[in-house]
Amino acid sequence: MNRILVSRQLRARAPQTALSWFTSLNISRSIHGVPFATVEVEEISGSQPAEVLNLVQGKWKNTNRWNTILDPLNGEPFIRVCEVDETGIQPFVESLSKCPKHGLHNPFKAPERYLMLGDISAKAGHMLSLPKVSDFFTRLIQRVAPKSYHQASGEVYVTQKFLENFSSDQVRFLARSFGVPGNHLGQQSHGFRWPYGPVAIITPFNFPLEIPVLQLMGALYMGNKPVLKVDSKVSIVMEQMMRLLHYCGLPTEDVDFINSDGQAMNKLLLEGNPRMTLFTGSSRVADKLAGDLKGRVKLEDAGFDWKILGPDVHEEDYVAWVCDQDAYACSGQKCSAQSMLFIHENWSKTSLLSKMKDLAERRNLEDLTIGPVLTFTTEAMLEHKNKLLQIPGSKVLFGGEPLTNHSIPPVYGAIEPTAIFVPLEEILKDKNYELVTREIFGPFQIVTDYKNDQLPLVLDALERMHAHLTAAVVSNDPLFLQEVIGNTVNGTTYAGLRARTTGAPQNHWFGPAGDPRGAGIGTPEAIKLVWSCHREIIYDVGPLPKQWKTPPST
Ligand SMILES: N[C@@H](CCC=O)C(=O)O
Repeated sequence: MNRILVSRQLRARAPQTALSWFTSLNISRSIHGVPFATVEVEEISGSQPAEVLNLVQGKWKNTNRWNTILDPLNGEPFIRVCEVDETGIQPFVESLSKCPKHGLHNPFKAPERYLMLGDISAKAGHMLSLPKVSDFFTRLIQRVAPKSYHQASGEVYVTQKFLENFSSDQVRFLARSFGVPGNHLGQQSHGFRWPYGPVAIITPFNFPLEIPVLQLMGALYMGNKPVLKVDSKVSIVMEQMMRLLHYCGLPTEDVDFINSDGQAMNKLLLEGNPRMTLFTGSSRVADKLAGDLKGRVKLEDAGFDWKILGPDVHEEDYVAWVCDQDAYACSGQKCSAQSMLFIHENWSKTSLLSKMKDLAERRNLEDLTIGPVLTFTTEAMLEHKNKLLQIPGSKVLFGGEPLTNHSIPPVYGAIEPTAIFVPLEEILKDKNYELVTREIFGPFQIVTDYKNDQLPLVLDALERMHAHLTAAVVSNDPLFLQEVIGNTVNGTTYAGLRARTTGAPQNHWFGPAGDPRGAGIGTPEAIKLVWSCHREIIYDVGPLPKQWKTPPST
């Protein structure tokens, strides 16, 4: 009933142009089915594998090279991804080269595309708000990047809200320019946001929908033509989302979608010469790309994200719960996951650690509140634990054992939510620092404590880190907050009693700081910074002063 009411209201309010889309959308299908989808989420299995295609120059294409993806929960070969190898990149190179440096649109060219993309975003946001569609993507995400329903649907929700944010005129407002009066009559300078033209986007496995959609749409909004590559393990989600975007009116030629290994992609980047490449993923690959592409990159790379509990102790249950979510939701596979926790001595009188242990032990495979780790094997994580335990004074606070009673294939990892205590003085020793601050992309965190007069040591530990993505300063003491914030750099830092490291929504900047190559995601500022550059047009149209004569040379 409600949905019918909503659709009636939407019809009543929709302006004429949008009305045709709402009318053409088969309302009953949009409620009872998923009209753009080519897969049935629950049916994907070893006996009925799903197939993922590539999109180039407006056409969905397959190749004869299939990469078989194993179901992370039972090891069945359940998805076949059609991958382009080094010999197959030519159509993608050609497609990129069709887009000039000044882009598909800019403030002086095809401005109606800003409006078109606003309309597409409105429609796509509306589609994701339909329970059937949101449930479709949530369950599809769960199949390939196992996380709880709540976590997966959060990703869909952030994507929906982002699309809604950039509906209607909001895309053209991104390209807002400014003017400054000149020195004489007829002169004025104007600053514009200019596209890069052909661009590339490479995104990881952990947020199969949120990261690629937010970056892809940002790239399009500013006038670029992107080629998008998502980690093949999860690219089925974005393949389906591309179909949704086409359904909502995105011209099929506007984005190319490629599945390939790193080598073929590298070749495409070198030959296709995108003017900018956005990479989200490991620091190792990020640094290689920065070199190969001569710096024409923006990066959201690793984060060894930290949280400091300050001297003021309150809301112990809440703080314990946020620690548990930050360290172990999505099995710790968020770039924002809490990797290190510094606890002020005042918390030692509380039962914070035992509460964190209880919360960690509630997690289970059944509802995917803990699940497979896609980039570290169980052995690799246990080996890391054992190395840490050789440091004097270190100990397992909880976890540290492999998960049991499961059929997660051995190529993936499966361990309990784990916390290892390492004394602060030991962390700071040169021989230990690198080991302790190694990012384990799994349910694994380091815990330490500090005395009131040891804050400078904590700040020293933070200064020595090499990636500065998220951070949390859990305190309502303004002087403490000032001290920590003033002496650190993390790009997305939460401050206050409710501070967290994860769960960045679409309404605030998310990205690293302290690196000129750092990218952002989500907000208008992030989109403008990553996906456009500044261009200044200085109008100088005269007239010349009446008595003007050629002056002496200078
Ligand atoms: N919303 C996610 C970040 C997405 C990454 O770019 C988080 O907060 O972990």
